[in-house]
Amino acid sequence: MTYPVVEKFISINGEGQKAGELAAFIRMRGCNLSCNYCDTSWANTMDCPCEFLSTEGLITWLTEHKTKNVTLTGGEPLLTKGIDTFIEALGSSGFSVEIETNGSVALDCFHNLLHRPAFTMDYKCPDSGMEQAMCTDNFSLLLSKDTVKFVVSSIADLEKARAVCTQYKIADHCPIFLSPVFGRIDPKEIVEYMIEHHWNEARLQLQMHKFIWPPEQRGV
Ligand SMILES: C[S@@+](CC[C@H](N)C(=O)[O-])C[C@H]1O[C@@H](n2cnc3c(N)ncnc32)[C@H](O)[C@@H]1O
Ligand SMILES: Nc1nc2[nH]cc(C(=O)O)c2c(=O)[nH]1
Ligand code: SF4
Ligand SMILES: [Mg+2]
Repeated sequence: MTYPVVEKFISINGEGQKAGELAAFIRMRGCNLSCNYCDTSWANTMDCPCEFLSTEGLITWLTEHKTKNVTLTGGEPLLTKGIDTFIEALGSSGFSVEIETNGSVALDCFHNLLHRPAFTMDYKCPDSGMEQAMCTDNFSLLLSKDTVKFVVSSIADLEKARAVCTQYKIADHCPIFLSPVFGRIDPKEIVEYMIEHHWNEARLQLQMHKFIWPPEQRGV
């Protein structure tokens, strides 16, 4: 089995519960959504150049780099054919696996894996244009190592995020992260909103890598 990898690199994780820790990133080609803010739209089309890499080849690369954390991202990594087998192979080799997923893919078939990964699952807010694709049945499967992330463009997105958290009791399952669409909303507005609504369960997160490197830079 091989997988369509558009880039792989070692960096600090700029997002999620392991932000600031070293991680290896494997970005898979292709996505079923088209969020209007997507910072990896170049990776989302099926004609994007990629390398077809095997489980063995990727594990050799990870081992050479002495990584512990592995983040599978994309595109939408959970749409990659055979990704469940790859997740099991990474888990049984001792890697700590995190999946960045867009909230549209049903997690039930991944939830029961022997080496269940940590999911950082977006709920696509109204301003993304993709909210209609959300699979809200996923919320009941989430564990404390998972995260629900709302990438917000506006106060209206924050209002929707808060309503979704209340409706699905997300804080009873896992942490809630709020992240600004880069350059589209001042993070101060998010903090002010959190203060105004006493939103103690939510956590603001800025994409750290976009402050360390030029925001458009790939491979970091
Ligand atoms: C590029 S996506 C790939 C994984 C998956 N397709 C998803 O949407 O979660 C990784 C993360 O980057 C976030 N993201 C993409 N573009 C962004 C932007 N312009 N500003 C902030 N976050 C962004 C997404 O919302 C998602 O949480
Ligand atoms: N440094 C760094 N951290 C990240 N965390 C999630 C990323 C992603 O694109 O999914 C990402 C990324 O692209 N770079
Ligand atoms: S789901 Fe993820 S990769 Fe796909 S368009 Fe949205 S942000 Fe980009
Ligand atoms: Mg990114």
